[in-house]
Amino acid sequence: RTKWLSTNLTFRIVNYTPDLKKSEVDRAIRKAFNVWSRVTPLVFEKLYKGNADIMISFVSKEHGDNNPFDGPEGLLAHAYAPGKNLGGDVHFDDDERWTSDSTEYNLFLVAAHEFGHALGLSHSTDPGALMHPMYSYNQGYPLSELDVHEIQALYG
Ligand SMILES: CC(C)C[C@H](C(=O)NO)C(=O)N[C@@H](CC(N)=O)C(=O)NCc1cccc(N)c1
Ligand SMILES: [Zn+2]
Repeated sequence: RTKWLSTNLTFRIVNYTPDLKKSEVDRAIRKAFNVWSRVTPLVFEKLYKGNADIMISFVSKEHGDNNPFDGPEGLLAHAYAPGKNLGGDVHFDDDERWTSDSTEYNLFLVAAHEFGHALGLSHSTDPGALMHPMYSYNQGYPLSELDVHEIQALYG
């Protein structure tokens, strides 16, 4: 498993989706990082320019990494495992409708899932896990005990 060697990680929101106010995107992203920092020693620092460990962008179809998105539905987002350059980066499919409520698709929830990948987690079969492959909206705390166990196995 690859993991980050530092516990102080940087992120940058490179561009924004037109579906939400900037402040709503900022809040969803910060909340999604907090899900993971609450159960690990990881600290996430926001950069406004330059190259961050975790570069976050909203893109559609072919966007330069040979993993094109597919229009509405289907693929929602993808993230690269820890590493230099593309490693750790998170791409959201901007052909989806990003929301801050229970309608599809809640940006906070998808971001929390993607950040799990960006930290080195893969999918889990537990249907209650945040790292389960399929999106399912739930109120409240998104991490299952399995998610916590997996991330703490990596970052203690
Ligand atoms: C093979 C992967 C690139 C699929 C991709 C994914 O897992 N990204 O992390 C993805 O968009 N998966 C969809 C399901 C699908 N259409 O394959 C998804 O809902 N993933 C995001 C997600 C969000 C929140 C919670 C969960 N469990 C999953
Ligand atoms: Zn996934």
